[in-house]
Amino acid sequence: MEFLDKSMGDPIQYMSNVYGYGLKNERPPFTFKSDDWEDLAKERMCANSLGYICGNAGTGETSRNNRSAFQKWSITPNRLVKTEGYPSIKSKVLGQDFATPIAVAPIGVQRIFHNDGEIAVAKAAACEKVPYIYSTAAATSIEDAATANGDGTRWYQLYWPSNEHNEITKSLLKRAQENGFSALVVTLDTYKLGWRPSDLDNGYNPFLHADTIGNALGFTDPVFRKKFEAKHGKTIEENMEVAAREWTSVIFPEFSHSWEDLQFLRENWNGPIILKGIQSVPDAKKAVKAGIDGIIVSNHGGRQQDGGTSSLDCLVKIQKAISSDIEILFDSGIRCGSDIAKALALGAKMVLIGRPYIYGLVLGGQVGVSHVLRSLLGDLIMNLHLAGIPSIGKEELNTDCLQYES
Ligand SMILES: Cc1cc2nc3c(=O)[nH]c(=O)nc-3n(C[C@H](O)[C@H](O)[C@H](O)COP(=O)(O)O)c2cc1C
Ligand SMILES: O=C(O)C(=O)c1ccccc1
Repeated sequence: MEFLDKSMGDPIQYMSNVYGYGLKNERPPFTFKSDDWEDLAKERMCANSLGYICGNAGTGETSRNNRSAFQKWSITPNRLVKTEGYPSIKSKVLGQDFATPIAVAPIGVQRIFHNDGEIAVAKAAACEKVPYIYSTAAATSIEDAATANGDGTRWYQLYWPSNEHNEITKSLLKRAQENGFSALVVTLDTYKLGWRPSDLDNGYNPFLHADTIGNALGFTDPVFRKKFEAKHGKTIEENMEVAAREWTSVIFPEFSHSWEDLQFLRENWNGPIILKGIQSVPDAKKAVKAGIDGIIVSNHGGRQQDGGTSSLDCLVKIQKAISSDIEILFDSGIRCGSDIAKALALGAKMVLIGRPYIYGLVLGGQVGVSHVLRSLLGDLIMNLHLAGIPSIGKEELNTDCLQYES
């Protein structure tokens, strides 16, 4: 689509082009209404993939809280603010400059949503100048995802094998480093997948299926392969079902690590370490004490634990308690541009986009992901512009821009 290519990485140009090409009846791949993406994508998915993406823990209370928290905050516009143009959404995180304040959240098994899976997402993220976070549960090898991401910024998300598998962890970290992943994101809330009624009803766990779609990283790992062959006298390809079960038990070992174990990651990772899944002030303080570079305030989109607080409410508390001691990122519940603005105003340096880009993937592969990212950013920029907020810098976008009503 010509007009899409012409505005790569530039949401405002995208908007102008959409109106221009509209005169010739050329339209983008699907709607700009972010509220409609989920329903449109639902119509295209098989029951298993649908249950998987929409799945939440238990009754879905945490997930609902994630969304309703945004509605308690509203943005107050300033008038007659002289501006030089559209607001700047450039951000600086972990000492690196970024064109935007969003990243693509790590999401596993992307090939259950579209054949191009991780390749499409890695390419779209690079085109839109958004950091790409590759999941340990990916359906594509880390080498292929890195190639697709080209000179984009990429981070590696670790599902952390138990200590008895430290040699495998080392191998994963080495591969990530060799393939240009500059930061390590360690997910702490998912040492076991949550109690998810939608997947339980479908009897569906993507790892255990014959095509073993979530095991690409493990099945291409030289250390895991060698261990497997030594134990079974067969290659992984000769014994896929057993290999799938074993790899799953390596990356989801059931039991959590301890704060002391972080030292091992520090010794084996040359670069920033970010802890994903922090929800409390004491844990945020422990992360600071452990010398961690950043935290992602996240509850995994409400997929892991039911009956929990909204991630946004946790952000407010954590930001107040530790402010500048550590870099704070955020996810869980971001669905539109004003949500991004609110999370940034409440102290996040960067927010991760989760399910919405998967809806884009379902609806249009790489182009669909680009459309979603660009729409969210365009919506963010116009919201800031019309609220008289000239940039996302702390001096201009902060709690003074918001009102709270419980
Ligand atoms: C289908 C799906 C798969 C996910 N896989 C991973 C994963 O492999 N690693 C991880 O750290 N988080 C994973 N997440 C959580 C996201 O990174 C992110 O925290 C969450 O999607 C944010 O919530 P939201 O999508 O409701 O905004 C997954 C989320 C979904 C919806
Ligand atoms: O479903 C998830 O939330 C998740 O984190 C995950 C874990 C393993 C494979 C795919 C997704």
